[in-house]
Amino acid sequence: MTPAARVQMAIDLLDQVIAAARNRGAAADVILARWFAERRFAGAKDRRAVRALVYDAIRRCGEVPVSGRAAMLALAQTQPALADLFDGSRYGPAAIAAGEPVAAQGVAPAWLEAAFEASGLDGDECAALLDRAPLDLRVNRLKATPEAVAALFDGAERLAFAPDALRLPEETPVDRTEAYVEGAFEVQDAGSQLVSALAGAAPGMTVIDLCAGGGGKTLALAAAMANQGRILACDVDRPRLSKLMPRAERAGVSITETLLLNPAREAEALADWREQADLVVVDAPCSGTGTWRRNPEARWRLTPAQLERYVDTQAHLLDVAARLVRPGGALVHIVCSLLDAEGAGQVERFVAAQPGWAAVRLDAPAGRPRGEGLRLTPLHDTTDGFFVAKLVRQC
Ligand SMILES: C[S@@+](CC[C@H](N)C(=O)[O-])C[C@H]1O[C@@H](n2cnc3c(N)ncnc32)[C@H](O)[C@@H]1O
Repeated sequence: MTPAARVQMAIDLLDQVIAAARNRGAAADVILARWFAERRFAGAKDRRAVRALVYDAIRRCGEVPVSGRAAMLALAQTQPALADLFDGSRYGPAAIAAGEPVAAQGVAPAWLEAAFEASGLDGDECAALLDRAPLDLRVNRLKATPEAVAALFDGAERLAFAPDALRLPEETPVDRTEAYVEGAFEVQDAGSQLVSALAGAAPGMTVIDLCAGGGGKTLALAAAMANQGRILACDVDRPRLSKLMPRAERAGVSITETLLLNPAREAEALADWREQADLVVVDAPCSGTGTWRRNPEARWRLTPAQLERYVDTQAHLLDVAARLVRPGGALVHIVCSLLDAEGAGQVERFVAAQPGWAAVRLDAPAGRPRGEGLRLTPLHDTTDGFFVAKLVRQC
């Protein structure tokens, strides 16, 4: 493909991404994967170049652009060589016409920028939410050591704040290695590893992972427990939860069982677990503002009403979780969001409403205190954005 044809392909893809953002359709990475599967003529180099153009244009536009072309023109404003490719050549984009729409550049929709500011994030912190995410692995201590896994990959770096983490050069093909198939490591952001470690799971504990999804944190908790004790992994999403047990098997984790929950009837399904857990982890459904590095178009999808629904669900799940904790046990609230409404504010509400609970100070090698918890940000910590707080039931 010519460079100009790549630009036109990126514009066509952006049109689909924009339509999906408006209609709650597929995520950008799914749209791209489908698109390339149907267009085998695009070689690996073309795909990489088109993907980079699409994501750079998405990152450039804070509000949903009117069209893919308007988004690409916004990117071209910062890259003269890209503007030159609007040359009207065969398969390339038409020449730029005077006065045609160009998407506004920005970090996020205005209402979200205001919410970040109110949550104590300055412009540099917000801009870093759109950086490219590094590739992090969590070495599975049940099967391997960081030294042994690091020796498998050129350029693997250890991270001081996450002892089981390795940071690899972008696009290292990790999942085709024998070590991956044998469960020596998982792909997991170092921030996600750190918040899992801060939960304080230890061998012999009874742990409930209330929002386990596909088990990313469940497996980290199991490794911290040296595969001793018991973990009940719950979720309301059957397809996600069904991935957990095969992953656990690959990782050599045998202490996990799963429970599919019915939304709003979680307490009923968990009646036998009331006051049984040493630790309940609520890795709650959230707006995901801390993970925009991976899916920057998510900021075009979020609405104030959706954010409110997340906040309500989180409050509900914290109340469900509290009933599962034994006296002296702990509840850990995690969100991959940097909005106070989902993090510090949520914990403040919980502590005010639940007598007998107190937040404990988290001594962590990264992050900064926020309210009663700790916050990790891409700018400060080079991780995805997270809020984590640990609450202890005193009586
Ligand atoms: C942030 S994700 C969890 C990610 C997972 N813990 C991991 O580390 O890979 C939040 C999860 O909460 C689940 N969820 C949403 N509503 C729920 C509910 N009412 N009860 C339990 N889980 C719920 C979602 O299906 C989603 O898998």
